[in-house]
Amino acid sequence: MDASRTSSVEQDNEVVLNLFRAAWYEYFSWEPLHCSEKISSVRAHHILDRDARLAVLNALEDDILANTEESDGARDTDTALSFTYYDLSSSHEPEHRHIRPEVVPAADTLSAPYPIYESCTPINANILHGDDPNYLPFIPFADDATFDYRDYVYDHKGLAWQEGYRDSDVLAIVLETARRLHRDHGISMEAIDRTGILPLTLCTTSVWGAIWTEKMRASGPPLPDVSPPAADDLKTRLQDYMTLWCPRMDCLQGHCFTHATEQYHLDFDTPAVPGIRRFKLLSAKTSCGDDCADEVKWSGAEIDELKVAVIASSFSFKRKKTKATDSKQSIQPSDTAHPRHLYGSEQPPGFIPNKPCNHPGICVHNSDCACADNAAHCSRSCACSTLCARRWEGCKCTVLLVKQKLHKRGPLHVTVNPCSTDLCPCRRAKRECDPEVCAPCPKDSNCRNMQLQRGVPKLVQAKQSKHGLGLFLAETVNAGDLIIEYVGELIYEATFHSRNELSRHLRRNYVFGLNDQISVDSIRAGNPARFINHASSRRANVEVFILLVNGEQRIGVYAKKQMAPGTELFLDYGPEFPISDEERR
Ligand SMILES: C[S@@+](CC[C@H](N)C(=O)[O-])C[C@H]1O[C@@H](n2cnc3c(N)ncnc32)[C@H](O)[C@@H]1O
Repeated sequence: MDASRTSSVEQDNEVVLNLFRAAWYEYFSWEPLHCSEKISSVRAHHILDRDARLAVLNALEDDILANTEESDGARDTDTALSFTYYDLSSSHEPEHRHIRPEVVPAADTLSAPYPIYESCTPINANILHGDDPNYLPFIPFADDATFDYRDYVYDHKGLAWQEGYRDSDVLAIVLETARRLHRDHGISMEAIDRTGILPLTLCTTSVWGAIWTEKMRASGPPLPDVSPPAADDLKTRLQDYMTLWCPRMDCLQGHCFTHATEQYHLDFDTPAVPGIRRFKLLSAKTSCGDDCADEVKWSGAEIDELKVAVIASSFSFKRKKTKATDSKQSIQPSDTAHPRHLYGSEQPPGFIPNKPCNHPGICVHNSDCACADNAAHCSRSCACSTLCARRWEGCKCTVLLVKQKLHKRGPLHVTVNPCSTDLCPCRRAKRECDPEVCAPCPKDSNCRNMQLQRGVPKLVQAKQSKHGLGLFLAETVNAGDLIIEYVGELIYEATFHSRNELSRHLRRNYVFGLNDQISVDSIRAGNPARFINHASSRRANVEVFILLVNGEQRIGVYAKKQMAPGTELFLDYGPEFPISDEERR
């Protein structure tokens, strides 16, 4: 290295170090003040202890009873619950408001009053969380002396702020330093990384870079993008895009956490076998002439268009005509029979889906195929084609069923969608129909076994009920309608145990077992399905089914009968849930 280059590297190092130091001190002199201001801005007007809150609820109930008897409807607002309302979007003085809860149950029916604050991140699909024990982002109920946090902390390997990668303070400082280095000194992100001075890597190489992490959080001012691969480097650019988008055809989110480990790696070296792999570029030696994709110099804008085209085409949810079975790729007799014979047409109890298979060649036992190893069917997310013999064959429910119902004016004939009955092989196998391989349902009849994929839930409302909050219908539903999907964090066994400590403390449990290894927990992240309360099977008006949807298990909550808006939903949690004698009767 020549002397001028050495001195420029040294200069860069010094600038990076100085700016990092400055950002660090600036951040920590700003943070305590900022935090105390934020906390005091959300301070409750009156903070009541449990007994005081129950007394208020009792008083309110008396007040509401008295007021509902008033004929002119005039209400005395003095006794109503009051709070200070802060509108963060305006600079107006905080206003003092009175509210009157719609329904306040008697105090002794509140099994576990909510703490002063509680949060749950809204999500609309399961997110893979895995295990808590690696790190603890914060100590829960830190200001609640009745929570024995020691046991809970010891379930974890460490605290998040002891790991730079997880510490959001360090992340903010590093990114701010990078921003200033780029803006004021024109130093590129790659050059900053090369100094090795910042505690986090900015660009994604073998580990996720800080810029990627920041983009996922979608907060803060935009950072200069890491320069993309050269416009004519098609292979690297394609691989780059593949890492940004979830490869699961019914997920496809940018920066998807749940399927992050399933990144599609383009295989540029193995010669292509038509019809088996989705992406296959020929190597330069076997290039097929001027029209070959490998030879075309694509601009950045063209590649952007390609990305949109790929995503748009994979959203087409038209059900295709079923393929004749003899067109399936042939599997040699020694590779075992059709997978159906391995476990019949139904998933065995406790079945755990595997990651989509992704290997060269057709799916056979000795091709290191995850589906073959798991005696599972291949799905749309696997790298093999729809013609793979291991693929679920789909159903051919093409004829409407006519059922006879008894009616007081005589027998009534009603038509029934075949996929809503156990005559449908997909339904019997506890899988949703797959639009790629199942035959289309009869004309003018919506498939009833694709409700989770369609993802159109019913209108619901969470409000006060006998057992804390409950979930109520806000529109009419018919028997068999999907009301909502139960979603949350997908957690493993160890985390299931550590989360139990939180549930015990709250006296509320939000965990739903998915299979022998994974549970769905909506204590921290979920949707309104988390508010469905328990009732005995006789009184329960909804039921849940765990269905395999494109290789993933999902929990659907379905109506057991027709119900009107305003009905509270009840699910039978199962024999292990402790209930009162009154409810047992
Ligand atoms: C999934 S949460 C249901 C929503 C909960 N009520 C809330 O306010 O968030 C399950 C918890 O609700 C309470 N719960 C639900 N049904 C109940 C019942 N029939 N009797 C007593 N508690 C019930 C229990 O604390 C249970 O662990």
